[in-house]
Amino acid sequence: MPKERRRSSREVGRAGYNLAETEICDEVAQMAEPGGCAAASVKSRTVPQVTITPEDDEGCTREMKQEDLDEVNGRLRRKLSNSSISSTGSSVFEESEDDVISDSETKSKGIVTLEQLVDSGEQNKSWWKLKTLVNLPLLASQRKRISWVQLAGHKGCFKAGGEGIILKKYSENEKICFEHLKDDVLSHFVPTYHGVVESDGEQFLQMTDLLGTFEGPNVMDCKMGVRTYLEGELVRACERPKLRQDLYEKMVEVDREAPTPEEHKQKAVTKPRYMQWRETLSSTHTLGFRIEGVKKADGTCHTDFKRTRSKEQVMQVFRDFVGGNKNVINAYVSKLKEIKQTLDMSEFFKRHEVIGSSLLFIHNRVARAEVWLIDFGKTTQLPEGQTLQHCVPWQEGNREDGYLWGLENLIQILSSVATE
Ligand SMILES: Nc1ncnc2c1ncn2[C@@H]1O[C@H](COP(=O)(O)OP(=O)(O)OP(=O)(O)O)[C@@H](O)[C@H]1O
Ligand SMILES: O=P(O)(O)O[C@@H]1[C@H](O)[C@H](O)[C@@H](OP(=O)(O)O)[C@H](OP(=O)(O)O)[C@H]1O
Repeated sequence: MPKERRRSSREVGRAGYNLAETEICDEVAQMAEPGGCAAASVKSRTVPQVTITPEDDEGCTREMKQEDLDEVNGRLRRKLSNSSISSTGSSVFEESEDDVISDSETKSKGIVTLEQLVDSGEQNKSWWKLKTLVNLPLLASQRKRISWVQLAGHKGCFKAGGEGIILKKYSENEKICFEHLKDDVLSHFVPTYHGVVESDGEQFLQMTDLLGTFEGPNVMDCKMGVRTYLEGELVRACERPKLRQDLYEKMVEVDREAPTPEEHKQKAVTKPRYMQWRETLSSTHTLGFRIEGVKKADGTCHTDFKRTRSKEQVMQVFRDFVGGNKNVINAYVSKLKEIKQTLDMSEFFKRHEVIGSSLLFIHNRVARAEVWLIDFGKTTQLPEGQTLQHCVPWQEGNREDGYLWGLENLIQILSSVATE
């Protein structure tokens, strides 16, 4: 991100945004260990909230015009396919990233139907017999459809590939991350990448289906970090504010009182504003991670954890997820500690800002438990020579993501559940 072009969100506030600062330091302070990484992050975080108000044309605000709404009410596009890495190693996300719409129908609610990419008699192969599929594959107009567990993201972004392979819609950024991760110590905790495949004029990234060798798995997605949007998204919200009606609607669905009077009048909010609200409502700010979805072996699936915020609430979700099985929770704690040790050694981790990435927890009834790092769509390399600590507070410009801090909190919380 070229620095000279950017204005901080504080400057943005002066230029016409209403800037409300939210101090985050409640449960966090209690959780921090003196001298540890967490201790460094106890300082309160101030998070700018952006509200577009109809002011003069000179600042970066402007009245919402029909064209704004037309822009966001367009077709749903895969937002990150237009992203690229600049020569400085920073991420450059093109306009479409902010412009896509998402609504409750396009967002995955857990169990999705996947189309198989190629119809090549795969039904006879062992993969098709695996019981990880909630239903057995159905034959529909030559192409098989299968049920799969997708706890986050948009529907339609995944397809079934060959045996044990899942396909995700192409993103240049994610592809580059997968390529770098192949040679990093973290590769043991990342689904194996099998290159790009093209079908029906669309490109996909092929990766190992992490559920492929499980029978009736329990699955949980935890989105890591204290921030779920890129700094560039804040900057763009200033330079070219895009008002999103769909995000306003998602906001009022959860809390009618959440939008400001101006936002109610506009019936729209910007994406960073929505993302920041989601972060403070959930545990992203207070704990450095949030639960996105849970699917249990009994077939039940929950993806509404928007208000799961406190340590006790998170503990309750984990208790329920492991069904009181201490072996499972202990196995998860060990895995998370292994991941932390590996992150400490990882060159990739040092040199990347990891935003919107998740830890995928998977276990079965015999306490086989795994944790994987997934979703690198918004993970971006830092300019040459720059590294991150991942456990110090984010201030606009430092690109810190709070990933390690969140992981430490997660380990503490799971350890508490284990010793109950
Ligand atoms: N390799 C994999 N094996 C098994 N399940 C996976 C795999 N990758 C992703 N998933 C499932 O798909 C869901 C969405 O994945 P992912 O986060 O990569 O998608 P996304 O569209 O980039 O999401 P978002 O829009 O939140 O960034 C995960 O929550 C998980 O349930
Ligand atoms: O979980 P929610 O409340 O449904 O909100 C979505 C969530 O924050 C996603 O992470 C985000 O996609 P990215 O992380 O890829 O930006 C998406 O943005 P989008 O609507 O622009 O796709 C949001 O709508």
